[in-house]
Amino acid sequence: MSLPTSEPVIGRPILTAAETRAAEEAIFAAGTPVIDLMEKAGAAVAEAAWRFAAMPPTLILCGPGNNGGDGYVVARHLAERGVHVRVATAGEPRTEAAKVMRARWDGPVEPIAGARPAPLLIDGLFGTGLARALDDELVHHVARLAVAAKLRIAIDLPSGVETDSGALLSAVPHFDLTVALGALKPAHLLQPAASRCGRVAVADIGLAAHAKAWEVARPHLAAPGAADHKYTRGLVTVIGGAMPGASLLAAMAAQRAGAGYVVLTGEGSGGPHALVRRDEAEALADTRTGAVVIGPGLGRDAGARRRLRAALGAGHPLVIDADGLALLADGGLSHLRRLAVPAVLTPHEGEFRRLFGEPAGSKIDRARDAAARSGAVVVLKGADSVVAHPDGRVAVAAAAPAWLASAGTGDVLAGIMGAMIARGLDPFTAAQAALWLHGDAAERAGAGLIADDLPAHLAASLAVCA
Ligand SMILES: NC(=O)C1=CN([C@@H]2O[C@H](COP(=O)(O)OP(=O)(O)OC[C@H]3O[C@@H](n4cnc5c(N)ncnc54)[C@H](OP(=O)(O)O)[C@@H]3O)[C@@H](O)[C@H]2O)[C@@H](O)CC1
Ligand SMILES: Nc1ncnc2c1ncn2[C@@H]1O[C@H](COP(=O)(O)OP(=O)(O)O)[C@@H](O)[C@H]1O
Ligand SMILES: [K+]
Repeated sequence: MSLPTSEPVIGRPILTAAETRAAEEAIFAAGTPVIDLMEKAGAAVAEAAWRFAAMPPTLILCGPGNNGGDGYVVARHLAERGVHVRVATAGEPRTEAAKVMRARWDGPVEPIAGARPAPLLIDGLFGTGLARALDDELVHHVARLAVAAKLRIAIDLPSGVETDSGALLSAVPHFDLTVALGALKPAHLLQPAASRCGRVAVADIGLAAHAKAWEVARPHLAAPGAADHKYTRGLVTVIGGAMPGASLLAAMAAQRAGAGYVVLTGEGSGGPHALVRRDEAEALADTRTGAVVIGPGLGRDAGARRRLRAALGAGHPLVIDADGLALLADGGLSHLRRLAVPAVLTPHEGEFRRLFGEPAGSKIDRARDAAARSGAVVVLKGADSVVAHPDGRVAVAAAAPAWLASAGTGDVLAGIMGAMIARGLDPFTAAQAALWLHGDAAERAGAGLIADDLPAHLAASLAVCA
């Protein structure tokens, strides 16, 4: 019993530096010369800059690699449109394509050390080829010119960010716009780099992406139709425990995220009259259950342990959060691997470390590793949130409002996720839909939000997904 599901919405692809290179190589192998691709990339950035800014006098920083090559192309295109453009360099071009583009630029070029600022700064120093931190003097000049500019645009990536991890290899100013070439890279979505990118536009330069990671996109969630009844919309059971407020938040979020029937077990009172309070054993025995949410406010005592065991054995899809994760960490992952039903784990960094230790690599790598080891969909939360499927697929959510850094918002997310699973979405798709709704509701709730505010905004968030 579930709502009619539509095809999952796949977001924009995310390519690592190596995957981007492989996609470029495929284009070159098919007969397109490097300089043609660079012309396309530079033209696309110039067009994006032209649309974004009113094109005041512009300073373009060009590095020694192909990112610098793109910079010279942007300079030429903007100058042709009548913009006053200067180029400042950090090193002569070293790649063949960048040398060609340098030769095609006949405007002024100066060393970055003596460069005067301009109202618009375009950063073409380094992109996906950045291998190490910028030296201190270069960092100083980039910061000096960025502070003095009114608008800052990065070509492909802000210089100084590591493409695949989103780490800052050296200090990176805040940009207003980043024009990603060909596809998003992890650094456009992973923190702290993502917070330096500003708005991110993807320029289509004809890369055929063989992605294993995608951006979380707005889901398609059909509104209930005449044939629906409360159970087709999904029955979610939230297991209560030591802190009834947290499980109540999850339950109310499940209701407002569109579940037709929400059951809350355990002690406590309050909440909407439409919320059904039931005995736990009876609730878990209900075969109409579409998802069980366990962990928010569960506690960690013997009773909590017993409840978790009962939920794991009940045969319903699970969302395991908070204390549920802490208890799993004590008991090991073996329970999870034996589960015959799908499970979604929603750890924040601390809960993740307790469960999975510190696997190497980026946040994407760590979430992917955890999903493979546990056999569960893992949602690694934070200012950036990554969803990983055991088969290796990954989705990364665009930055949500930092006002979400507030107690109880994770409980709300778990409840929304329960509703998405209960309505019939597969857990990987459900987790993405929940992240999108959570972030959108937070945008609507605005500054100063608390977790209790979020459920009320879900109606408007759902409305734009129908
Ligand atoms: N995606 C696409 O389809 C297309 C991509 N294109 C563009 O190509 C970009 C990638 O170009 P790329 O591979 O040449 O690398 P890039 O980022 O310019 O830097 C490498 C250079 O910097 C140097 N270097 C590195 N770190 C350094 C440091 N800290 N301090 C100083 N030097 C440092 C490094 O030197 P080395 O490490 O060898 O000493 C090398 O010389 C990509 O982001 C996009 O803009 C488009 O043109 C076409 C379509
Ligand atoms: N700085 C931030 N920016 C955006 N979202 C954040 C930020 N910090 C936390 N969040 C989000 O807020 C929620 C917090 O969940 P969690 O850490 O489980 O808190 P709690 O257990 O108190 O509910 C997660 O969805 C997380 O992704
Ligand atoms: K750059």
